[in-house]
Amino acid sequence: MTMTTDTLNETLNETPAEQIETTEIPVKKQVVNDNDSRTTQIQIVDENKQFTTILSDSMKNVWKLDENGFNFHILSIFGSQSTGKSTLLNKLFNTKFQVMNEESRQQTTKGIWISQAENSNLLILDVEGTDGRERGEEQDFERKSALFTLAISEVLVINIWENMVGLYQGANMGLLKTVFEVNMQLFLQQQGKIKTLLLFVIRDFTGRTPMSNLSDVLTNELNKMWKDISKPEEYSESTLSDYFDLMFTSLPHKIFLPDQFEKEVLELKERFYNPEDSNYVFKPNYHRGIPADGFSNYAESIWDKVAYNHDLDIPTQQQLLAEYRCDEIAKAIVSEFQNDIAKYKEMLENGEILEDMGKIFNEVREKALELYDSSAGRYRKEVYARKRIDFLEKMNTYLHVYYLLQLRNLEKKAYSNFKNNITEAVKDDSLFFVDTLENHKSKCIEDFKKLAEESKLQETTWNYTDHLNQLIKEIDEYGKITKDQQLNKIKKNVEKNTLNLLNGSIPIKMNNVREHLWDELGEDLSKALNNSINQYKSLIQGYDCTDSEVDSNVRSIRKSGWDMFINLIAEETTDNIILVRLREKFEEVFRYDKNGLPRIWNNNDDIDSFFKKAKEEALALISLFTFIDISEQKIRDITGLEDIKKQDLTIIDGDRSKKLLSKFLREIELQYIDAKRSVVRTTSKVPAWFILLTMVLGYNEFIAVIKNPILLLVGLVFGIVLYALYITNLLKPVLRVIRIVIQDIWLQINNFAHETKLANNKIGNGNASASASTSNSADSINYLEDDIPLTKLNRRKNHNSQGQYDSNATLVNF
Ligand SMILES: Nc1nc2c(ncn2[C@@H]2O[C@H](COP(=O)(O)OP(=O)(O)OP(=O)(O)O)[C@@H](O)[C@H]2O)c(=O)[nH]1
Repeated sequence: MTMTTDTLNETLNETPAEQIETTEIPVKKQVVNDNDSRTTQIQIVDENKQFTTILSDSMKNVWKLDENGFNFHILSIFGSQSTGKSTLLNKLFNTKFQVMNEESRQQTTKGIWISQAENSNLLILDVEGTDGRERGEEQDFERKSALFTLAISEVLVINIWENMVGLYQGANMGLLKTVFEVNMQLFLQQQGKIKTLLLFVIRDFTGRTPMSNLSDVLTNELNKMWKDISKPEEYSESTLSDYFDLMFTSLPHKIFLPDQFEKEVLELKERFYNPEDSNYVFKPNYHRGIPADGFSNYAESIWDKVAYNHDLDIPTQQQLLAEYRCDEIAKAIVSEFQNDIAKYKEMLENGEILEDMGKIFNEVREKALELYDSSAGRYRKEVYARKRIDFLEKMNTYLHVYYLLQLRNLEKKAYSNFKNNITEAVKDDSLFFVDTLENHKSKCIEDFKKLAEESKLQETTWNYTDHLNQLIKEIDEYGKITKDQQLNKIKKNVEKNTLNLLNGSIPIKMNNVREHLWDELGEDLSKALNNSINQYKSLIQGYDCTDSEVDSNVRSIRKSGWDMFINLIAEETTDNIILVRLREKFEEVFRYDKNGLPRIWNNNDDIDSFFKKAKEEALALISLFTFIDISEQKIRDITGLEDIKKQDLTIIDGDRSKKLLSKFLREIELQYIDAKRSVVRTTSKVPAWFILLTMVLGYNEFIAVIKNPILLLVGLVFGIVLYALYITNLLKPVLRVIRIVIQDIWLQINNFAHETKLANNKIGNGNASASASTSNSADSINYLEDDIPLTKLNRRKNHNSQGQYDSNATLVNF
């Protein structure tokens, strides 16, 4: 078996004896619930060298020492077989180790047994006797049990009979030599730090040889033996007392002096139970530095190494134990810690904000660390400290998930607050948008930062930069969207304003046609746009718009204003409206006189001249609606639109003009015919002489009618019908119908005659002109088709003469 000097030193330095707190528990105050089970012996190593039990369960549930830390002690007893070891232990500690039957004298204790001393924090190991009678000359178990026991025990009780003192084998000197050698392996460098107490109990002490002599003999023998054992060069000068304390006591013969025996056992008991006793055996520097909760693992792993003859490297064992136990402790605490924080996870996942997260989590973590420190802190400092970092890291990692959820929720909340605030703020039209935005942004970020900072766990490198940046990004995007929406809203309102202004002027002015109509309309458009643009500029003051943004929107306002203007003009120049206006204009001249009274045509009136004048004026009106008569340059100046072309100003194109004109001409043609007929009507009065002549000449016919009942009856019926028509005011319409029918028949006849004449002329002359016809009605209609009022229509040409328009006036086609 080997052990490096460094590692052993390290082990010993890790747990200096003076640092081990072994607060003693007063025996009488100890509460024992189940005395029997606690003092029942358990075999931990059987005769086949197998470790047979799981001590952790007993430590925790039977002996209740698991949470004692360093406050527990281990004592082992060595000695020859059947020398009353078990008897002594049972007397001292009220244990129930098996005692040999007096008659058989057979070995009773096989392997290693353990039990708790009654009402105490002491664990007692009863080790198989060493005489080798049962195991023959085999010393292997003896050596292994010595190695194991020495590794874990603070006190070794060496049980010898008085008469064996001085006898090498009988006084267990062979065993002690083994112990010393094993000690050199285990605790080579512990010199003065961790010691073991060898308590010699000299049994059947008679007093013939004084106790002091016996102890001197034993001490001398032990020192001599120490000198003789092989030691590393550098420890050749070490003494027994560097590693062992010796204590000697005696007990009288149990059989012969039972009372004395009992009395001295009671006295001896004090050394184990009473820390105040001057001979109290469990001194701090005997403690092996293994905490109670790690004892079972440690003992098991030591035996494992010993049993299979592996090098027993105590530092490594302690290191492994520390690693194992620190992990176990951390695991248990982390599990509890997770339970503690689980409730917050649901809250956070549901989007809630944990206001006191930082405080709560720091406390939870602190509590877990305290638990870890109090348990794991008893193990090797280096391992404890390293594992503590892992443990802390693990908790931090768990909590970081919560922190990220918290940040997510904080970010959402802050963003939502910001949005609500901005939505509320923009309701005020007069707000200074950019400033308001910045104020709310700053507040929102400050709120986020404050809680994000407070939610942090101390001593971590957690940060919220990503979430903060994301929040800022979202805020900025929302700000930009809101700004655009607001500007759009302002633009829309301003455009509405333009529309209202144009609506207030265009229809009225288009209804009241006059000479400078287009100039006035151009002026109105200009005023409306300027008004809207000024309004726009004043409303966007708080929006920190760039010049190009303003320019672009102003352009857009101008463009939409122009579109509205065009649309309104289009609405006011539909076919029906234009026809109504033309008819009104025509009738104004043709049907009404200067005083606005309806004209009654008579034979002397020059209907044709009136008709011609009225038609010319009406057609002059249509030219007014043919195109927007504002110069392109002026429109460019007003609207800022550079791409205004002549065709953009056209209202009525050539095709539409033709259709309109054709409709209009059909309408006025009827008025012309009406006028002509009314002349015929007013001039066809019957002369008086004709009536007188008719009465004279018709007298006979009148008498004949009177006398003839049939004719009289027909005459009467005719008279009654006429009277009835007169009474019901239907006479005039009936007469009118009759008259029209007659006139139409008359016109048909005339047309027929005219066409016949033309046909004859074509046949006769070949080149004869149709215009040679002199028929009244037909002439009038031809006049309508051929005589275009060029004077008025050429108004565009006047423009052309000013260099503004070309000569392709649409109405030239008329
Ligand atoms: N002479 C004498 N006999 C004792 C004393 N104490 C116990 N015995 C007797 O010694 C015998 C052996 O006792 P155990 O206590 O079983 O001895 P042991 O050393 O534990 O025996 P193993 O475990 O088998 O090694 C028993 O018969 C006891 O009665 C004592 O103080 N003096």
